[in-house]
Amino acid sequence: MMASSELETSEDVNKTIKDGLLKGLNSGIQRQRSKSYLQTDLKVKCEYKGETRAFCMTKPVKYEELVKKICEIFGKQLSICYTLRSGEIITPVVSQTDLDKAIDLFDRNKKMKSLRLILSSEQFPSNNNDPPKRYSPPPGCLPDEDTAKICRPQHVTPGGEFIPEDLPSQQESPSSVKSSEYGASYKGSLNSVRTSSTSLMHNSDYRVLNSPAGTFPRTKTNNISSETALNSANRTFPRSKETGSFMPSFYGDKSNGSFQRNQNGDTSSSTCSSGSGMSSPSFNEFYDKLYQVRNKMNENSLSSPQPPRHFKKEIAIGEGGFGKVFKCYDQDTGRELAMKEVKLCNKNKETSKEVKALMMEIKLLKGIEHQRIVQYFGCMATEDSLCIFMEYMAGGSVRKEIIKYKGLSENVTKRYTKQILEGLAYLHSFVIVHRDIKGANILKDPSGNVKIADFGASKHVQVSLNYYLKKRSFIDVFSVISLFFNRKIVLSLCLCFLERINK
Ligand SMILES: Nc1ncnc2c1ncn2[C@@H]1O[C@H](COP(=O)(O)OP(=O)(O)OP(=O)(O)O)[C@@H](O)[C@H]1O
Repeated sequence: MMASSELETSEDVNKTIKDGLLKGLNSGIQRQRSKSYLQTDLKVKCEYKGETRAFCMTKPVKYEELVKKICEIFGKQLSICYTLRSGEIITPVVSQTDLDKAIDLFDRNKKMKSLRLILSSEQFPSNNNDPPKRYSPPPGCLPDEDTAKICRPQHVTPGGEFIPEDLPSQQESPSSVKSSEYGASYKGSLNSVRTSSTSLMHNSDYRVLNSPAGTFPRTKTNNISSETALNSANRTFPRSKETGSFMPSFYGDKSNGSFQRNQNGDTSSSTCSSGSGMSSPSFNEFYDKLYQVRNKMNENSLSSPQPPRHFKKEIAIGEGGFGKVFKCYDQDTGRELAMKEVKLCNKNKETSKEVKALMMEIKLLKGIEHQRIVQYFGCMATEDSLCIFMEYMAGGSVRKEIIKYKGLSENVTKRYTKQILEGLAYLHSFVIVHRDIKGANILKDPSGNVKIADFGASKHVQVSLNYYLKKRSFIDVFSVISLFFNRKIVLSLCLCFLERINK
């Protein structure tokens, strides 16, 4: 009797728990569904000059009402842009049609809880057929001020609801919203909007790394982009997916930096650590440095060695994931070079753009000159391939050496490690993260000194940041962080020499 009542009780309890769980689950599902189909209230978040306000509007939302509401809150008429939470501007909203499209995009993006609008005092063309001009400066020029866009100070002012910067637990993948359905995406075109709302931050004392909110780096990355990045990370050159990001959309011109090259070819800057230290520069300092190094690289590349005009291709000296490396002979100067030939399989318009961007990037990398870095001489595009010229390293790769001699002695390992670290420190002083340190990319000269090669995988961190801002790739974010903390590089180096131990 006793046992039976106990059983009843525990069954009841189980049933109650089960019902409760089911109820909770159902209401959760319904809440999720209700967002796109049933919800009549639309939560709107507006950002203007670093202030974020939220309010609710009843669907269907009228464009005039939205404009009026914004005017009431911010005290003046402002231009409106629909944006993702990642900060990517999707489209300007200048009419009822635009607003409907924005709301439709928002409704489809299950992860967004509110319609995010960026406001600006600048006027957009009101005609949809006349969108703002695309902003697509060539690679090689410098970032403009809107690069500070991820730093957002917050102010509490009357009117609207103060929204603290939320830590993105989930992030809207740009791919989850098909902006292309509505024609061009204006993501790069409205820099001014961002600039106006962020130039303030650029000048402010806001320090990202010191911020308790920790807005940088502040995200868990979305799976799709990190997966893509990880896959592409297996190969080092060229990365067709990422190459687009060699085209920085926020570059502008900036003043000369204070870099000085010493006799060894090293650079030093008063603003940031050279990468060999563990100090963490603030975000603003970091960007200042980027402007400086980009400028410096531009300058250096003008005086650096040129690619050969007449050359003879000789034997293949190696093969990587993207093509063969040949020894070649410069018939004008008599020097020997290495030439990496990357086959371009389908040369469509997109590929050509990427190739051009890569060529620009390599041209810029010519400006990197150091005794521990394999020198780039430039590149040349042919009908079906891209030829990259670089210093010929007669000793081959450390990987080959390890295989051939079944390991390295401790002394040699120490010397190589020291030399690689010198090279890395130099790269870091140019805010470049190599990202693919391995035996095959450490090349030897005939006297047994090593140099770091293959910058196909490396990129300027500013490009990485651009990528971070647009796609939040795991790899790139990691690269940026590693520049602050110098961990990944050291890890790669350790792994590189683990090869030695394994042999
Ligand atoms: N400048 C050079 N001088 C001499 N040999 C070189 C030079 N560059 C590359 N090699 C040789 O060619 C091989 C292939 O180089 P490559 O950069 O194409 O491929 P990888 O780095 O091994 O692979 P991946 O680029 O796919 O990561 C190297 O391992 C090295 O032996």
